[in-house]
Amino acid sequence: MEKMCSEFRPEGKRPEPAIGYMLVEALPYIRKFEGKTFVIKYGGAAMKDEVLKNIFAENVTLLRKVGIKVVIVHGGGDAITKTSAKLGLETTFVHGKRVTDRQTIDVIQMTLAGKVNQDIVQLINEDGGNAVGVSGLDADMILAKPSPNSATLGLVGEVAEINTRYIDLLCDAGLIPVIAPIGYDMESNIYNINADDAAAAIAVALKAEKLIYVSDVEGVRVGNRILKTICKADAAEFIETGIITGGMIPKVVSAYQTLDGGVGKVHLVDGQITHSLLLEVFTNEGVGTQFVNEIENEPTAEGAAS
Ligand SMILES: Nc1ncnc2c1ncn2[C@@H]1O[C@H](COP(=O)(O)OP(=O)(O)O)[C@@H](O)[C@H]1O
Ligand SMILES: CC(=O)N[C@@H](CCC(=O)OP(=O)(O)O)C(=O)O
Repeated sequence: MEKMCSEFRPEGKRPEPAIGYMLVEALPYIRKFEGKTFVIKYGGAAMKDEVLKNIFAENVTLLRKVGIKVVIVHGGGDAITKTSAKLGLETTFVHGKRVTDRQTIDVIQMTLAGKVNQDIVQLINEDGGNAVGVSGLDADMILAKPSPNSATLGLVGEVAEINTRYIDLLCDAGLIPVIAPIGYDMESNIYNINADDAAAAIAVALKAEKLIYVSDVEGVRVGNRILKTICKADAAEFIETGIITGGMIPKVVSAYQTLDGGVGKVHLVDGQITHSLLLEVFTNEGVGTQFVNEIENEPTAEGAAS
């Protein structure tokens, strides 16, 4: 034959069976989680680095495509701080929460509910994930009340109520809600809600299977080691003794509120580890730190049994 349009396989090259084994390891998890809801708090480095942002978008799209109802609640504290600085506004944090005045609320609406939210939506949609960007103000999704520490924090809110109807509608239509954590009260005050707190309340209201915090640390650190599992009593002590500080405090506190609210599993994973979200959900070993009320088995020398 002088010229053929068919193609030969490269000689001596065989498909890699390890990839098949890895995919099969995911099967029990796909069966277990199909139709279940995962709330993912998206923050940290995975929100800043272009490569990691794309990987996150691919990961959540894949979770949605295997039938998991994915709800994203995003942070963006750094973006708020940068825009505030450009406008000459000072930033102060108290125990991991931003002191917030009326001008800061405007910045948050512009930055968090605007640019940050829409950038996430666009990336997910480039992968075919069908994301829809909303803020807690849409369809009364997050009703808020002032924080107990409002004398210091100003317009920082806590979640008073989550209206799940709209979130359910989006999820049932196969869409991925991407939620900016602001809320309002009946007196028309808009509140800045820490994204960890909002994610926790949304996970409880949706009776989610899992809440996963994607951040920029490998997990909860004690000294130079990372905990695989952290129990409630130790967490309280670590906060008390300053082992857990800053932005990790709202994460840990809201993790236990979530477990107390009936959500089965709460995890913290490192967005800097490539595909950490998929590794956590679909592999036997998992990554990062899992929050539990009590360690069921005797703790091992390595920390705690999973
Ligand atoms: N014990 C701890 N283990 C891990 N991180 C801690 C601990 N104590 C404080 N942190 C800090 O908490 C930060 C995570 O919180 P934050 O920056 O608010 O993350 P995110 O933006 O993902 O919400 C870490 O980058 C780290 O600096
Ligand atoms: C009250 C409060 O502190 N709200 C946060 C909301 C954004 C957020 O939580 O962003 P990260 O997840 O990136 O920290 C803030 O203003 O920074």
